Amino acid sequence: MLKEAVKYKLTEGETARLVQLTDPHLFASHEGQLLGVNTAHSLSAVLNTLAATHYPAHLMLATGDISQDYTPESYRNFVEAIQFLGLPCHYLPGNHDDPRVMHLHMQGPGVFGQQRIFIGNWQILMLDSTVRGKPGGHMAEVQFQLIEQAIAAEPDRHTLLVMHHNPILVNCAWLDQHCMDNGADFLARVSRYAQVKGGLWGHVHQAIDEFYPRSGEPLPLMATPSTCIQFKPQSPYFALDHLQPGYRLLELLSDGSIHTHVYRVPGNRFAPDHSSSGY
Ligand SMILES: Nc1ncnc2c1ncn2[C@@H]1O[C@@H]2COP(=O)(O)O[C@H]2[C@H]1O
Ligand SMILES: [Fe+2]
Repeated sequence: MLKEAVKYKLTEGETARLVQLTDPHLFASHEGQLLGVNTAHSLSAVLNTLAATHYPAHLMLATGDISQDYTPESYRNFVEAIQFLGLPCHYLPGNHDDPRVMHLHMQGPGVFGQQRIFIGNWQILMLDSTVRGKPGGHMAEVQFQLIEQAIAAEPDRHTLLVMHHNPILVNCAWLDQHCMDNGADFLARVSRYAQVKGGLWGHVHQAIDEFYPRSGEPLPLMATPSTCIQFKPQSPYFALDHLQPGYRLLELLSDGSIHTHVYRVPGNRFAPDHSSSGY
């Protein structure tokens, strides 16, 4: 069933400006650490870096793994942390989230768990790629139906598909075992729709900007650094990167193109424990 969209009106031809935050892995305690990084502090540093730019975003997308301990407080901490930005926030679940606790506690003015967003002449679909109890993902048939129905209902809108799991492999064997297991099928199916103009996700704790080849314009595929620890790209075994926490800005142009860039916290305040072998 297609749910009502949250609607943002833009002036004719205006670009939609989005911020993506992903994988904050927060705890109930503000002292909580993931592999030596205080995740509340790193999120706060990311938010301050963003705020310092005075970027006039219309909304924020939070693409899962909000929590590391599944607690109500971890979700409330996220809502409280982003409040000062004054941006509406649309979220979807990651493998480290409890969808029920998330739904109950990701609450606040302008916080939305709905699947559809209309902004200008774009439609953004917030998809659920999670599989209960598993770190890896799967795009379920109901999600394909949602995509197909949403496009059929709004054929003149450019469409951005947003999810937690990566539909492409990232060449990190340890991490690729937790990818979207039907990612190739997902991309083959959705790329047939000319309306689909981009795919965006979290989960891989690293920046990726690639294109999926198709007839017509190639399809932009984007992954975004976590607001806490970073995984080392192209590593067959579990390894952390020295890069700092970050976020992504996306500009959705009215012609269907996307301008995007990843930004990170300046300096090197956030140093994870490089000897750790996982979590
Ligand atoms: N050493 C490891 N080997 C395999 N998987 C891991 C390891 N450490 C953590 N993971 C899981 O892999 C996931 C990848 O990113 P997540 O933030 O979803 O959380 C991670 C853990 O659930
Ligand atoms: Fe994560």
